[in-house]
Amino acid sequence: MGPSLARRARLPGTAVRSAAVSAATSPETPPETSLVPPDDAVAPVRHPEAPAPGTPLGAHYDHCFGCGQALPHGLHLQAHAGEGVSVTAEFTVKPQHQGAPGLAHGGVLTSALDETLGSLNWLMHSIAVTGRLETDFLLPVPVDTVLHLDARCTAVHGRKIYSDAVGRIGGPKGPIAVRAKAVFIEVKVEHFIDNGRKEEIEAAMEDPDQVRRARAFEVNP
Ligand SMILES: CCCCCCCCCCCC(=O)SCCNC(=O)CCNC(=O)[C@H](O)C(C)(C)COP(=O)(O)OP(=O)(O)OC[C@H]1O[C@@H](n2cnc3c(N)ncnc32)[C@H](O)[C@@H]1OP(=O)(O)O
Repeated sequence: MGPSLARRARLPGTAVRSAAVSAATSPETPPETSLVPPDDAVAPVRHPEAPAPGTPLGAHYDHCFGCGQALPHGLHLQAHAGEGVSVTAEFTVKPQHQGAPGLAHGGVLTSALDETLGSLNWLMHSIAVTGRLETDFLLPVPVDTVLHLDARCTAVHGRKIYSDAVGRIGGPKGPIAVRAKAVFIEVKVEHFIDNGRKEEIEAAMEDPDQVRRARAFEVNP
Protein backbone atom coordinates (compact mmCIF):
# COMPACT_ATOMS: atom_id res chain seq x y z
CA MET A 1 0.00 0.00 0.00
CA GLY A 2 1.32 3.48 -0.88
CA PRO A 3 1.98 6.22 1.65
CA SER A 4 -0.98 8.27 2.82
CA LEU A 5 -1.59 11.53 1.01
CA ALA A 6 -0.42 13.42 4.09
CA ARG A 7 2.93 11.63 4.14
CA ARG A 8 3.69 11.98 0.45
CA ALA A 9 6.46 14.38 -0.48
CA ARG A 10 5.16 17.68 -1.79
CA LEU A 11 5.06 17.92 -5.58
CA PRO A 12 7.42 20.49 -7.07
CA GLY A 13 5.90 23.95 -7.25
CA THR A 14 2.88 23.14 -5.08
CA ALA A 15 3.74 25.20 -1.98
CA VAL A 16 1.06 27.76 -1.13
CA ARG A 17 2.33 31.29 -1.51
CA SER A 18 0.59 34.43 -0.38
CA ALA A 19 0.67 37.92 -1.80
CA ALA A 20 -0.15 41.17 -0.04
CA VAL A 21 -3.92 41.72 0.02
CA SER A 22 -5.36 45.20 -0.37
CA ALA A 23 -8.33 46.08 1.84
CA ALA A 24 -9.23 49.05 -0.36
CA THR A 25 -12.85 49.31 -1.49
CA SER A 26 -14.55 51.26 -4.25
CA PRO A 27 -18.19 51.88 -5.21
CA GLU A 28 -17.95 48.61 -7.16
CA THR A 29 -16.72 46.75 -4.10
CA PRO A 30 -18.65 48.05 -1.09
CA PRO A 31 -17.29 47.04 2.32
CA GLU A 32 -18.34 43.74 3.81
CA THR A 33 -21.31 44.04 6.10
CA SER A 34 -21.43 42.68 9.61
CA LEU A 35 -23.30 39.54 10.60
CA VAL A 36 -23.70 40.98 14.10
CA PRO A 37 -26.93 42.95 14.59
CA PRO A 38 -26.42 46.59 15.64
CA ASP A 39 -27.29 47.58 19.21
CA ASP A 40 -30.61 49.14 18.18
CA ALA A 41 -31.82 46.02 16.33
CA VAL A 42 -35.17 44.66 17.51
CA ALA A 43 -36.48 41.16 18.20
CA PRO A 44 -38.19 39.44 15.26
CA VAL A 45 -41.98 39.28 15.36
CA ARG A 46 -43.93 36.23 14.20
CA HIS A 47 -46.76 37.23 11.88
CA PRO A 48 -50.20 36.50 13.42
CA GLU A 49 -51.12 34.48 10.31
CA ALA A 50 -47.87 32.51 10.19
CA PRO A 51 -48.39 28.74 9.99
CA ALA A 52 -48.65 27.04 13.40
CA PRO A 53 -45.58 25.27 14.79
CA GLY A 54 -45.24 21.85 13.15
CA THR A 55 -46.90 22.89 9.88
CA PRO A 56 -44.98 21.87 6.73
CA LEU A 57 -43.99 25.01 4.83
CA GLY A 58 -43.99 23.33 1.41
CA ALA A 59 -42.24 25.00 -1.53
CA HIS A 60 -42.38 28.72 -2.29
CA TYR A 61 -41.68 27.88 -5.94
CA ASP A 62 -41.77 24.51 -7.67
CA HIS A 63 -38.53 25.21 -9.55
CA CYS A 64 -36.62 26.47 -6.50
CA PHE A 65 -33.32 24.56 -6.24
CA GLY A 66 -33.77 24.36 -2.45
CA CYS A 67 -37.40 23.50 -1.83
CA GLY A 68 -39.05 22.89 -5.23
CA GLN A 69 -40.17 19.42 -6.26
CA ALA A 70 -39.82 20.01 -10.02
CA LEU A 71 -36.02 19.78 -10.23
CA PRO A 72 -34.71 16.20 -10.06
CA HIS A 73 -31.26 17.45 -8.92
CA GLY A 74 -32.63 19.93 -6.38
CA LEU A 75 -32.39 19.55 -2.62
CA HIS A 76 -36.11 18.84 -2.07
CA LEU A 77 -35.68 20.34 1.38
CA GLN A 78 -38.68 19.92 3.66
CA ALA A 79 -39.15 22.70 6.21
CA HIS A 80 -41.60 22.95 9.12
CA ALA A 81 -42.59 26.01 11.11
CA GLY A 82 -41.21 26.12 14.64
CA GLU A 83 -41.99 28.22 17.71
CA GLY A 84 -41.48 31.97 17.39
CA VAL A 85 -39.48 32.75 14.28
CA SER A 86 -37.79 29.40 13.88
CA VAL A 87 -37.95 26.50 11.46
CA THR A 88 -36.69 22.95 11.26
CA ALA A 89 -35.89 21.23 7.97
CA GLU A 90 -34.53 17.98 6.59
CA PHE A 91 -32.36 17.47 3.56
CA THR A 92 -31.18 14.05 2.37
CA VAL A 93 -27.80 14.12 0.62
CA LYS A 94 -28.09 12.32 -2.74
CA PRO A 95 -25.34 11.17 -5.14
CA GLN A 96 -26.02 14.24 -7.30
CA HIS A 97 -24.95 16.43 -4.33
CA GLN A 98 -21.39 15.04 -4.04
CA GLY A 99 -18.19 17.04 -4.02
CA ALA A 100 -15.51 14.55 -2.92
CA PRO A 101 -16.47 10.93 -3.64
CA GLY A 102 -19.23 9.90 -1.25
CA LEU A 103 -19.36 13.27 0.52
CA ALA A 104 -21.69 16.25 0.18
CA HIS A 105 -20.40 19.30 -1.71
CA GLY A 106 -19.87 22.27 0.61
CA GLY A 107 -21.79 24.60 -1.68
CA VAL A 108 -24.76 22.25 -1.62
CA LEU A 109 -24.71 22.20 2.19
CA THR A 110 -24.59 26.00 2.15
CA SER A 111 -27.59 25.98 -0.20
CA ALA A 112 -29.50 23.85 2.31
CA LEU A 113 -28.65 26.33 5.06
CA ASP A 114 -29.61 29.26 2.79
CA GLU A 115 -32.98 27.73 1.93
CA THR A 116 -33.76 26.94 5.57
CA LEU A 117 -32.77 30.44 6.69
CA GLY A 118 -34.78 31.95 3.82
CA SER A 119 -37.92 30.14 4.89
CA LEU A 120 -37.80 31.96 8.26
CA ASN A 121 -38.85 35.14 6.49
CA TRP A 122 -42.21 33.63 5.57
CA LEU A 123 -43.03 33.37 9.30
CA MET A 124 -42.71 37.17 9.43
CA HIS A 125 -44.52 37.56 6.07
CA SER A 126 -41.46 39.31 4.77
CA ILE A 127 -40.01 38.90 1.27
CA ALA A 128 -36.23 38.90 1.56
CA VAL A 129 -33.13 37.74 -0.28
CA THR A 130 -29.81 36.56 1.09
CA GLY A 131 -27.35 39.41 1.48
CA ARG A 132 -24.59 37.64 3.33
CA LEU A 133 -24.19 34.03 4.43
CA GLU A 134 -21.23 32.55 6.27
CA THR A 135 -20.87 28.81 6.76
CA ASP A 136 -18.67 26.75 9.07
CA PHE A 137 -18.13 23.16 7.94
CA LEU A 138 -17.43 21.10 11.05
CA LEU A 139 -17.90 17.48 9.95
CA PRO A 140 -17.95 15.72 6.57
CA VAL A 141 -21.48 14.79 5.51
CA PRO A 142 -21.71 11.47 3.62
CA VAL A 143 -24.16 10.69 0.82
CA ASP A 144 -27.47 9.27 2.11
CA THR A 145 -27.14 11.27 5.32
CA VAL A 146 -30.19 13.20 6.50
CA LEU A 147 -29.10 16.70 7.50
CA HIS A 148 -31.37 17.98 10.29
CA LEU A 149 -31.49 21.76 10.11
CA ASP A 150 -32.59 24.18 12.77
CA ALA A 151 -32.81 27.91 12.02
CA ARG A 152 -34.00 30.96 13.90
CA CYS A 153 -34.20 34.63 13.31
CA THR A 154 -32.27 36.57 15.94
CA ALA A 155 -32.86 40.25 15.15
CA VAL A 156 -34.26 42.77 12.68
CA HIS A 157 -32.78 46.16 11.86
CA GLY A 158 -34.65 48.13 9.19
CA ARG A 159 -34.63 45.91 6.11
CA LYS A 160 -31.92 43.66 7.52
CA ILE A 161 -32.96 40.33 8.98
CA TYR A 162 -30.32 38.45 11.03
CA SER A 163 -30.54 34.70 11.44
CA ASP A 164 -28.51 31.62 12.19
CA ALA A 165 -28.80 27.90 11.58
CA VAL A 166 -27.16 24.58 12.39
CA GLY A 167 -27.27 21.27 10.54
CA ARG A 168 -26.89 18.03 12.52
CA ILE A 169 -26.19 14.49 11.34
CA GLY A 170 -27.09 11.15 12.93
CA GLY A 171 -30.47 12.47 14.12
CA PRO A 172 -32.05 15.75 15.20
CA LYS A 173 -29.91 15.75 18.37
CA GLY A 174 -26.73 14.51 16.65
CA PRO A 175 -23.48 16.42 16.30
CA ILE A 176 -23.42 19.72 14.41
CA ALA A 177 -21.89 19.20 10.96
CA VAL A 178 -22.52 22.70 9.55
CA ARG A 179 -23.59 26.04 10.93
CA ALA A 180 -24.26 29.42 9.37
CA LYS A 181 -25.01 33.05 10.09
CA ALA A 182 -26.85 35.21 7.60
CA VAL A 183 -28.23 38.65 6.87
CA PHE A 184 -31.27 38.72 4.60
CA ILE A 185 -32.41 41.98 3.04
CA GLU A 186 -36.11 42.71 2.72
CA VAL A 187 -37.14 43.52 -0.85
CA LYS A 188 -40.32 44.51 -2.67
CA VAL A 189 -41.91 42.08 -5.08
CA GLU A 190 -40.51 44.25 -7.91
CA HIS A 191 -37.09 42.79 -7.09
CA PHE A 192 -38.22 39.56 -8.76
CA ILE A 193 -40.35 41.14 -11.47
CA ASP A 194 -37.56 43.54 -12.52
CA ASN A 195 -34.69 41.06 -12.27
CA GLY A 196 -36.25 37.67 -12.95
CA ARG A 197 -37.32 36.12 -16.24
CA LYS A 198 -40.75 37.22 -17.39
CA GLU A 199 -42.00 33.72 -18.29
CA GLU A 200 -41.06 32.26 -14.90
CA ILE A 201 -42.57 35.22 -13.02
CA GLU A 202 -45.84 34.91 -14.94
CA ALA A 203 -45.96 31.15 -14.39
CA ALA A 204 -45.37 31.62 -10.65
CA MET A 205 -48.06 34.30 -10.45
CA GLU A 206 -50.53 31.90 -12.05
CA ASP A 207 -49.67 29.10 -9.64
CA PRO A 208 -53.02 27.59 -8.55
CA ASP A 209 -51.53 26.87 -5.10
CA GLN A 210 -52.65 29.95 -3.18
CA VAL A 211 -50.25 29.54 -0.28
CA ARG A 212 -47.28 29.20 -2.60
CA ARG A 213 -48.43 32.20 -4.61
CA ALA A 214 -48.81 34.21 -1.41
CA ARG A 215 -45.31 33.22 -0.26
CA ALA A 216 -43.89 34.30 -3.59
CA PHE A 217 -45.80 37.46 -4.34
CA GLU A 218 -48.64 38.48 -2.07
CA VAL A 219 -46.95 38.79 1.28
CA ASN A 220 -48.22 41.69 3.36
CA PRO A 221 -45.61 44.20 4.51
C1 LIG B 1 -40.48 33.94 -6.82
C2 LIG B 1 -39.57 34.05 -5.56
C3 LIG B 1 -40.24 34.58 -4.31
C4 LIG B 1 -39.32 34.97 -3.16
C5 LIG B 1 -38.92 33.94 -2.19
C6 LIG B 1 -37.58 34.14 -1.56
C7 LIG B 1 -36.52 33.27 -2.17
C8 LIG B 1 -35.52 32.76 -1.14
C9 LIG B 1 -34.47 31.90 -1.79
C10 LIG B 1 -33.34 31.58 -0.85
C11 LIG B 1 -32.54 32.80 -0.61
C12 LIG B 1 -31.67 33.17 -1.78
O1 LIG B 1 -30.86 32.42 -2.24
S1 LIG B 1 -31.84 34.72 -2.44
C13 LIG B 1 -30.73 34.81 -3.84
C14 LIG B 1 -29.34 35.32 -3.50
N1 LIG B 1 -29.35 36.74 -3.17
C15 LIG B 1 -29.45 37.69 -4.13
O2 LIG B 1 -29.57 37.43 -5.31
C16 LIG B 1 -29.37 39.12 -3.67
C17 LIG B 1 -28.56 39.99 -4.63
N2 LIG B 1 -28.38 41.32 -4.07
C18 LIG B 1 -29.28 42.32 -4.30
O3 LIG B 1 -30.23 42.13 -5.10
C19 LIG B 1 -29.08 43.59 -3.57
O4 LIG B 1 -27.71 43.79 -3.24
C20 LIG B 1 -29.96 43.66 -2.27
C21 LIG B 1 -31.45 43.58 -2.63
C22 LIG B 1 -29.59 42.57 -1.29
C23 LIG B 1 -29.65 45.02 -1.57
O5 LIG B 1 -29.81 46.07 -2.49
P1 LIG B 1 -30.72 47.35 -2.13
O6 LIG B 1 -32.15 46.96 -2.13
O7 LIG B 1 -30.28 48.44 -3.07
O8 LIG B 1 -30.36 47.69 -0.66
P2 LIG B 1 -29.29 48.70 -0.04
O9 LIG B 1 -29.94 50.05 0.03
O10 LIG B 1 -27.97 48.57 -0.71
O11 LIG B 1 -29.11 48.13 1.43
C24 LIG B 1 -30.17 48.09 2.36
C25 LIG B 1 -29.57 47.71 3.70
O12 LIG B 1 -29.10 46.34 3.60
C26 LIG B 1 -27.68 46.29 3.81
N3 LIG B 1 -27.11 45.39 2.83
C27 LIG B 1 -27.16 45.47 1.49
N4 LIG B 1 -26.53 44.45 0.90
C28 LIG B 1 -26.05 43.69 1.91
C29 LIG B 1 -25.29 42.48 1.95
N5 LIG B 1 -24.88 41.88 0.84
N6 LIG B 1 -25.00 41.97 3.16
C30 LIG B 1 -25.40 42.56 4.29
N7 LIG B 1 -26.12 43.71 4.32
C31 LIG B 1 -26.42 44.29 3.14
C32 LIG B 1 -27.16 47.71 3.58
O13 LIG B 1 -25.97 47.95 4.31
C33 LIG B 1 -28.34 48.55 4.08
O14 LIG B 1 -28.27 48.61 5.49
P3 LIG B 1 -28.64 49.94 6.28
O15 LIG B 1 -27.85 51.04 5.64
O16 LIG B 1 -30.12 50.11 6.07
O17 LIG B 1 -28.25 49.66 7.68
